[in-house]
Order: sequence, then structure tokens, then C-alpha cells
Amino acid sequence: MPRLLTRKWWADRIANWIEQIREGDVELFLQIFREYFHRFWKRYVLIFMLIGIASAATAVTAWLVKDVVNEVFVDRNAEMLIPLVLMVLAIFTARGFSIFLQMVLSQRISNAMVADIQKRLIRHVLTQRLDFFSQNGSDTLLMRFNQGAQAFNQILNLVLVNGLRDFATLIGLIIVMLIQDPILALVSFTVAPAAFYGVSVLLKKMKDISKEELAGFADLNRLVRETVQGISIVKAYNLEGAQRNSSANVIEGIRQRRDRMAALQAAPSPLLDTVTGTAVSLAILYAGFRMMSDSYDAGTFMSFLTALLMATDPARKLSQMRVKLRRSFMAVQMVFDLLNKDQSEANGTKLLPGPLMEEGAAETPAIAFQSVNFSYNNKTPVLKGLDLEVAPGEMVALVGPSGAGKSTLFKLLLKFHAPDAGRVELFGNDVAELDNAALRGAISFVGQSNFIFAGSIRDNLSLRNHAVSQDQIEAACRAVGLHDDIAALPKGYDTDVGELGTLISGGQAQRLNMARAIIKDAPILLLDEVTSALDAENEQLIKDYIRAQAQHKTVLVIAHRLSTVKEADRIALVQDGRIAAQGRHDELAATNSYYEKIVALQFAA
Ligand SMILES: Nc1ncnc2c1ncn2[C@@H]1O[C@H](COP(=O)(O)OP(=O)(O)OP(=O)(O)O)[C@@H](O)[C@H]1O
Repeated sequence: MPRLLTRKWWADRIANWIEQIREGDVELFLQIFREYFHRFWKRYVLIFMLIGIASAATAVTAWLVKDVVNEVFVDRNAEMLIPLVLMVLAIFTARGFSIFLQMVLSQRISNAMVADIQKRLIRHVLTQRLDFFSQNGSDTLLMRFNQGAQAFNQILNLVLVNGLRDFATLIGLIIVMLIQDPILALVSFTVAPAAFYGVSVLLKKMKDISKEELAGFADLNRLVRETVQGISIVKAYNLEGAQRNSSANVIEGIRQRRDRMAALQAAPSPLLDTVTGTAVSLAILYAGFRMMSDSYDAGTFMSFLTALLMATDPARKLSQMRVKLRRSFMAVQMVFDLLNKDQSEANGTKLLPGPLMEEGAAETPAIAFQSVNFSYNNKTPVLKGLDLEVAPGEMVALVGPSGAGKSTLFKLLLKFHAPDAGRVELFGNDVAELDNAALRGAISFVGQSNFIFAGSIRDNLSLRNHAVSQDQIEAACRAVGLHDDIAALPKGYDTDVGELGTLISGGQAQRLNMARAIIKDAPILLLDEVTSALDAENEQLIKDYIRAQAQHKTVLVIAHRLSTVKEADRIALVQDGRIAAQGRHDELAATNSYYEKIVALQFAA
């Protein structure tokens, strides 16, 4: 017996289809539907009504063929000619306008939804802990923002608008066929399962290619980013060829996958045509036999045939929709995976009291690390029972070998990470209990990255806070020796600093970041290597500023250059995850061999 006729074969197929549905596409669709349908339901109702009009118009056209053939061509009834022509015209116009309105309305809904999902993604990303960003690079995030968000557009439009329209049209035409000749209709429909099965096979093949295709987009994002951000290294090391080759490989990979995808997406077309051809042939065969044996109405048959031929278009689109949807669902799944992966920052509720640097509060350290243990991703320990206290108004410098954990101390203070054991305190409060905005509001931080936002110099300094005055901005820039340079520019503070600050020098970027912290004017100043790229003159300016601020701020400075930290109230030597020694410059130089060595190296001349 052929496989197709065994019960087991069919049972397996049905189980397979149910499995496909269970795999999540339907659940995913329902999730999107639940989250978004209620927001746009009024517009959707309007769209559904328009779909009804368009589908009815198509069915009525097929229906009218019977009257056109019988009244005009067989009976030569002249009176019916004009009314029939006018009806056809009216039906087509109504169909055209309703499809136009549907497209405009549905596209607007889609655009609103894409914008919403992109806003949700940004909101989500902003609340995540820093380790989330180590696991999700900007390239994969970008891919989710672009391809992922656009896929939402596809799904609701494909299913709710195009899918529903094609489905309603198909149903209308099937009704016409059933009314005109039910037996002929049933004979033609026997081919439907073959089409359904064929499309299901295609869907399976598409799954892996879709995944690879999306990963390819992330690789492409990475290549463009590396080429732009690393262009000077690429050129200095003659890496253009290597960059070109690796780009070509990625692009070629995407092209090949898209070719395979195109073939799979187009495959329902020949499949459906063959199946429809079989249905039409069966219909002609059956009608032909009947026509020869008894008198069979030509108008009925023409109307049936028109409906059958018209049905091929929505049937083809519905099959292609299933295939296109598979791809969109993959992308949407990635967006939901990201939104569901919640590594949001812990937040406390405690706020810091009023003026933090009031006299009399000096007994409580401004900053305290108590037996702090810390490791990134639970791997190698970075801090091993570190203790450090900094009094209000004190300036402490952190010195030590590269990778010793100095910057990590700042990250724990800012609550970018939480200690594995021990406590980090700010003015006597465990930072874990503090409200993140309150904690970070009390700290001016200058990191090593010297990040510059796209926009003008003013935007970069004020961080678009309109409360910051021009005087404050200019005073900060004078303090870091930038004001004269900026004032000499044709557009002054309105000069665009260029994407990622490529238009300004390393030292200028460093001073711009320092000026940003000066404008913030917070009671705690955390400075990580803020003079590394500066000439002696500008280094002196920054040192003067720090010295002046140290009287009414608590300052922690990390610097490899001892000239920057020499005058600190205290120098703490970070070594092997602990404070190995601390004291004033002269004391340490006399008592600690490591410090003595770096003093000798740096002040040798
Ligand atoms: N995000 C991270 N994920 C994993 N490991 C990290 C991360 N950041 C830093 N580390 C590791 O933690 C250790 C301490 O790094 P940290 O940046 O605190 O050192 P540092 O003393 O400031 O060094 P440098 O003087 O070179 O700036 C290093 O071994 C570093 O490789």
C-alpha cells in the first residue's frame, strides 16, 4: 500500500504539524496579539471591514461572470449589458479603494508598533547591569533593533491584514464555487492536502537558514563598526585587505543564505501552480464529461472556473505567508529573548541626606571598602578582602600595577557591579541600599574611555541639561585649558564633535570628559587616569583643579603618573587585590620597595 494511504503516515504528519505549531509560532503570535491588538483595535476593526468589502468584491466578480456569459453572450440580452458593465466597474473601484485604505492603515499600525518595540528595547537595555553588555555586544543588539523590530511589522501585517484578506477572499471564492457546483468544487479541492504538505516541508528547511541569516547581520554590523571605529589601526597596519576579505566572506555568506531563502520563499509558487493546474484540469475533465453526457450550463461553469482561477492568487499568497512568517518569527523570538533576559540592576531605596560635605560629619568616612571580595563573572578573584577608608575632603590616590583592580574599585562604588563579599559604603550607607540615581548623583566620575556623544561640544558638556549655564560651561573649560581652543572654532561651543569624537584629539577628549565632571560638581570625584594623554602644562591645570577641589570634595584619583598623585593626602598601593601599603608620597618612597621602584623609574631624569 502507498505510504500516503496508511493511517500511521497520516498520524505522523498530523503530529508533526501540531509540533510545528507548538514550537512557539502560535504562542509568539498570541503574545504579540495580546500586547498590541488592544491598542489599535479600532483601526483593526476598520481594516477588517475593508477586508470584508474587498473580499466580497472579488467573490461577486466571479459570481457575475455567470450573468455576463448567460445574459450577454448566450441570450444576447442587450438591456443587461450596461448595468452589468457598470456593476463590474463599481465593484473594482470599491475593491481598489478598500485595499488602498487597508494598506495605509495597516502600515501606520506597523510603524507605531516597530517604534514601540524599539523604545521597549532601549528602555530594557538601559536598566540592565553592566555584565549584560559583556554578553550582548552592540552588534547583536543592533540586529535586534533593526531586523528584529521590523519583523513585528511583518507579522501583524502578514497575519492580520494580508492573511485575513487572502483567507476571506479564498472563502468567498470557495462559497461561489460550492454554490455554482458543489460536486465540481469537491473534485477540485481534493488537491488541497498536497499543497499544505508541500509548504510544511519548506517551512522545516527555512528554520536553520533564518537563524544563520540573522547571525550574519550581526557580523555585518560588527564589520562596519570595526572599520569605522578602527580605521586608523586598519590603515596603519595595512589591514584593508584583511578587512575586505573578512567582510567579503560575511557578505557572501549572507548572499548565499538569502539565495537559498529566496528559492524557499518562491517555492510555494510552482508548487501551488502545479496543484492548481491539477485542480483546473480535474474541473475541466469533470465538466467536459458532464457537458457531453447532458446539457451543462456554460455560464455556471465559466463562473466556477473564474472563481477557481481567482482563488489561486490568495491561496498562493497564504502559502507564501506561512513561509515568510517563519523567518519573521525567528527574528521576533530573538527580540523577545532579549526582553525576557532580565539582568536588571538592583536598586536601593535610601536617599543620601542634604549637604554631604558638612563639617562635623568627618568621623564617618565618605568612602569605605570593608573586606571586599570581588571577581568578574565568578572567575579569577580581583579584590581579595580589600579595606580602604577615605575621609570627607580627603584626596587619596590609587597606585599599583596594571590589572591590580584600581578601576574595579570605582565600578563597585558606582554600583556597576556588586561585591561578592564585604561592604562598600558611601557616607556610612551601604551602597546596595542606596537609590542608584541618588548614589550616582553624588559622584562625578571620569573613566578611561573618554566617551564623546554625537552632537555639539555644548551638548557633550551640559549633557543636554538646560539648567547648565554658558558661564558654568566656560568656567569648566577654562579649568581644563580647553576654552581658548573652543572659542577659536568658527562655531565655538556649537561645533559638532563628530561621530565618536573622531574630530578631536585624545587629550582634548580627556579634558572634555574632565570638564563634564567639573560641571556636574558632585561631592565625590572619581578620576581614572585623567591626565594620561596630557602635556605637562595641561596636566598641571588638572592637578591645580583637583587640589583646589580637594578642600571641599572627596577625591579618589587613579594614575600611573606619579607627578599627578604626588601631592595627594594619601597614596594607597593596590596590589594583588588588597591595599598593600598606604601613606604620603615620601613615606611610601622610603618604605615600600614597589613604590620606590616606580619613583626611581619615573623621576630618574
Ligand atoms: N568587565 C570585565 N570582565 C572581566 N574581567 C574584567 C573586567 N574588567 C576588568 N577585568 C579584569 O579585572 C582585573 C582588574 O581590572 P581593573 O580595570 O580594575 O585594573 P586596574 O588596576 O584599573 O588596571 P589599569 O591600571 O590597567 O587600568 C584585570 O585582571 C582585568 O582583566
